[in-house]
Amino acid sequence: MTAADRVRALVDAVGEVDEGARAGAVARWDALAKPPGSLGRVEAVGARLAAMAGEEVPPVPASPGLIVCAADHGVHAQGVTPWPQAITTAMVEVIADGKASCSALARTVGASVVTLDVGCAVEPRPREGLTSARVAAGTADLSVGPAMTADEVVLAVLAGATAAGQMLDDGVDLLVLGDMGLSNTTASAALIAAFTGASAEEVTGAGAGADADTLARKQSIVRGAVGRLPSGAAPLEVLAAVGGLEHAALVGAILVGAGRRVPVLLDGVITDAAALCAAALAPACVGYMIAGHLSTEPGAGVALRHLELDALLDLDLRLGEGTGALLAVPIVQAAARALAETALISELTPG
Ligand SMILES: O=C(O)c1ccc[n+]([C@@H]2O[C@H](COP(=O)([O-])O)[C@@H](O)[C@H]2O)c1
Ligand SMILES: Cc1cc2nc[nH]c2cc1C
Repeated sequence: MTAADRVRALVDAVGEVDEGARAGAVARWDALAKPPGSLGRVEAVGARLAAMAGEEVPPVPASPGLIVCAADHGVHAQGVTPWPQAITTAMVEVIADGKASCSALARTVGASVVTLDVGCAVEPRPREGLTSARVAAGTADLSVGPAMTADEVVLAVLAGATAAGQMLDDGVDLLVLGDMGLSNTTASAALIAAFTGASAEEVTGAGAGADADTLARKQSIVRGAVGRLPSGAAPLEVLAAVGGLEHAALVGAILVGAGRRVPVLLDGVITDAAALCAAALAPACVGYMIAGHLSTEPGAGVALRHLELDALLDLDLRLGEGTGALLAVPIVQAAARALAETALISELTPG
């Protein structure tokens, strides 16, 4: 099987969620010892978990696992971020060592962490907690030509798929997505514009601290790159033209989670951009996505509206690393637990 065939198999493995199980869960929520609808959107999360699992009372996710997909971007050379590119590798090492913000949040919610280097410009030093699946030393500059070759995209998708598959084999039952990569809010904005049809202005934000001049430069780069896309470009062609290696790895992770009927928790604008690509490849995989939070990056809201996903949290986060998704883990777990463990209204013995 060629690498491209293996990606096709990942896409083909994604099945529709079970609408019957969802309807059963909705009916069960209404029969529990509480006023109907009183757990608000938590009830919708529970019903969606039922649809994903194909069971009216879905299992409570007990083993969340975070995969942080990391890579660098050639467009960094255009001055789209105030941060040096070397910070990507430095942060990858910090995440693998358990000393990043996401590490603290992962410990808070009991999530395991895998840090996946699919293409940092400078190779991180080997350490426990770091998986090396380097496809290239960063992408090419998307402002002057395609960021990746077709082969690179496929290899990065498979790298994310393999890492996520390993996590699921190890017992992870809630796949939490995160990213690390300086300049990746530019690539994310371009992906979101390409997949939703929104303008560069609507989807481009300040990222990790762009000033007004830098933001204007980012917008113009996004406009130009999206404008050069051939009309009717296939999802993987769009990804190759304007995306990043970490976006591609995230697409692979999403396809594997959805293909194995495991809930996939999205984080900020980078994972939202990858989610659009995964949805373009396999529309049914949206049924397995849960939007952990709404990033302050404007493209995040545009992407989630396109996917018709409601973010669970809105805390003004704009960090990445999976931090917003991790914070949403207890809500997902609570939704399944309340659905399973609350008494029925018919069991009440008033007076
Ligand atoms: O998750 C988000 O929505 C988010 C929003 C702004 C910035 N980030 C993080 O900041 C880095 C990209 O920012 P920038 O300005 O270099 O494109 C990258 O490492 C992301 O994880 C992440
Ligand atoms: C320090 C730093 C940490 C990050 N974590 C995710 N993106 C980041 C960007 C920067 C700059």
